[in-house]
Amino acid sequence: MINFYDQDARMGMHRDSDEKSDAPVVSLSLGDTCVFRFGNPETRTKPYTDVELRSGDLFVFGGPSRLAYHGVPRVHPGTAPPELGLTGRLNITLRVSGL
Ligand SMILES: O=C(O)CCC(=O)C(=O)O
Ligand SMILES: [Fe+2]
Repeated sequence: MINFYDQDARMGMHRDSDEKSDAPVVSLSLGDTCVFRFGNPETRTKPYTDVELRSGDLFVFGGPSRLAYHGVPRVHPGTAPPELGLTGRLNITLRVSGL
């Protein structure tokens, strides 16, 4: 799955729960830095941890955190490495469907 975020884009808190596999979710960030909110499997509210994901960062969640709520409350415009030639943020997420 590939998501593109412009400077105003957000992604609300959700769980990646469509898959029939409990393999970890692997998520690569490219371009603008974002705030990635990583919560808990029970509720879309606190407790959660806000992590800055920068271009090239790989975020992996599995095991007891596989169904944790997560989202992207904010993108920091203009923070992409210039050599990438990318305006905005690209996220590439790999999930085993189990289908
Ligand atoms: O853009 C991100 O870092 C998260 C993407 C995501 O959670 C998803 O595609 O389900
Ligand atoms: Fe997700």
